[in-house]
Amino acid sequence: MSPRDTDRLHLLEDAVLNHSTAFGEEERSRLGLRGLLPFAVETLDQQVRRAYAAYGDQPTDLARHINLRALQDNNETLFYRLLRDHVEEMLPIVYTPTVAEACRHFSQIYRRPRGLFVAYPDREHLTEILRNRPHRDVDVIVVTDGQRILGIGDQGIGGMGIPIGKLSLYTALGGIDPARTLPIVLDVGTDNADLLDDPMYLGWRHPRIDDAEYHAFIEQFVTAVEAELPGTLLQWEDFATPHALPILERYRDRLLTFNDDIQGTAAVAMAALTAGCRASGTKLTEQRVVMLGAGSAGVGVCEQIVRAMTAAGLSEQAARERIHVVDIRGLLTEDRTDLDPAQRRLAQPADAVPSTTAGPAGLADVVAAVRPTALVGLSTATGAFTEQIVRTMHAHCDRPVIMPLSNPTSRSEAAPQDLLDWTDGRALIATGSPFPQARYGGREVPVAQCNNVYIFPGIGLAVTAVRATRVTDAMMTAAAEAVAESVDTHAQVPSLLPERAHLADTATAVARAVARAAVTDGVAPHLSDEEIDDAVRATRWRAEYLHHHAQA
Ligand SMILES: O=C([O-])CC(=O)C(=O)O
Ligand SMILES: [Mg+2]
Repeated sequence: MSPRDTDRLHLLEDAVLNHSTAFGEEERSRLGLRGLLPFAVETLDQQVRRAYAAYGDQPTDLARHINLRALQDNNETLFYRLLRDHVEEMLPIVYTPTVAEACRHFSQIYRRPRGLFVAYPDREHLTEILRNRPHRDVDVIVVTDGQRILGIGDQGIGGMGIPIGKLSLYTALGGIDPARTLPIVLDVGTDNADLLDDPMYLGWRHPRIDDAEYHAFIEQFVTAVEAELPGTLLQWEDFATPHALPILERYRDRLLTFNDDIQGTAAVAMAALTAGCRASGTKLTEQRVVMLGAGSAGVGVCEQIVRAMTAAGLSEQAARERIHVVDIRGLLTEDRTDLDPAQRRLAQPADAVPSTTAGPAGLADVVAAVRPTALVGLSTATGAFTEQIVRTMHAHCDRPVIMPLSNPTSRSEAAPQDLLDWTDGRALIATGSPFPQARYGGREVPVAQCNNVYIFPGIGLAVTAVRATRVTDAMMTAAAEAVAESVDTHAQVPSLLPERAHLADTATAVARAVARAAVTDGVAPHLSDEEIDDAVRATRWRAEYLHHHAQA
């Protein structure tokens, strides 16, 4: 083919450039596309209707996911317009929970390349791989190593579904130009026996590397990103806890980076708790919080609450006294020898709560003694918030905030309907996973779904708009406050998070607040509030066809 042929076919093959049936007569003639498309010329709206009908014909959620992914790989403008017009319906298909199925079946449903596969055996070629990226300029990278995908564990390179899905939301909700996003999977092997035995598995068929080898590879990767894509936001997603925390600590002061599962989840839980305080007319500094679960997410939420309480005037010690963490063995106490340093910071004195059993005090003991106003679960312990525990809590607190945040639905610490029934409809509830509509006293009660999707699109928009160089704690706290402020707590039956239909507006509110915090923290150039709002507005990419100027 001549270079000219490559160019013109490129327009139909490149999902960023392709307008497919919306190429008009003049364009078809000028760009050499006449006869390559059916005769009819459609508007974007007509294309959306056609695509929506095809989507509606799919028999299962996974088939709907595959259908949308194919559209994304063919015509990104159309994909994002369709997503914008049907955001509530399609979010669970593009992203959680259906994306879990897509990760599980990644090798079977693999169609076209997207993003970068960075395999350990290719470690001598990291720079070359990064230079092979499909688009030169990148605002946001989402990277996973596939080890702890959602609640479904090690998926090897199937984890690539997550960076692709999250970046789709960076664009759909946060307005990041899709041509400036880059999903990456670090293929460091897999310990998933089913994948290792599956002849169709497309990743490196090898047990996971770990320890020094693993961390050296991460360092090599980060160094290559710094050299090739300086200033790009690097978001870590779905790493196993023993890797996630050290990676975040090592790199957070060195480049523009954050961990969504630790910091994003913490910020959205903080937002829901803040909205809960407003709804119950109490102060954050008066709350007594019990957390079930001491993994990276649970620890991250507690540290976020400590920061918010100290920002509201408590001493750090007073804040820590208000937060009790319980794990599978019981209350985290200073005399326990099985705690890592992050968990140790959240431990209470050995005699803080009397135990009614042989071991450390359990959740029921802690709830009875502490009389919490907020109960949060990140434990994957199905049903751990029992009727007795919830009734004990409600006996001392008229409007308890109860957040069973474990994913997926089958791992939730309690079902919203039960929580309402056990608290005379008074519980203020946020869950991690979707649940059927809850009712009390003949009314539908909104149940917030506490997902980091309320946070990360706005973070990406903020740091891109004002060219921030770090993601600081104050920026995450600002994100949480902005989300809480977007909640209508004066509604007759208050929800703890904004409506999902308004996620794009929430992302804008988050972006403005986060960008202001970045300027205040000195990690972005000085801009006035008005300049920040202008930058956020101007950065937002829109799903519209731009005129092609290329000559045939
Ligand atoms: O993706 C989601 O829905 C929330 C999340 O980050 C996770 O569970 O790892
Ligand atoms: Mg995640």
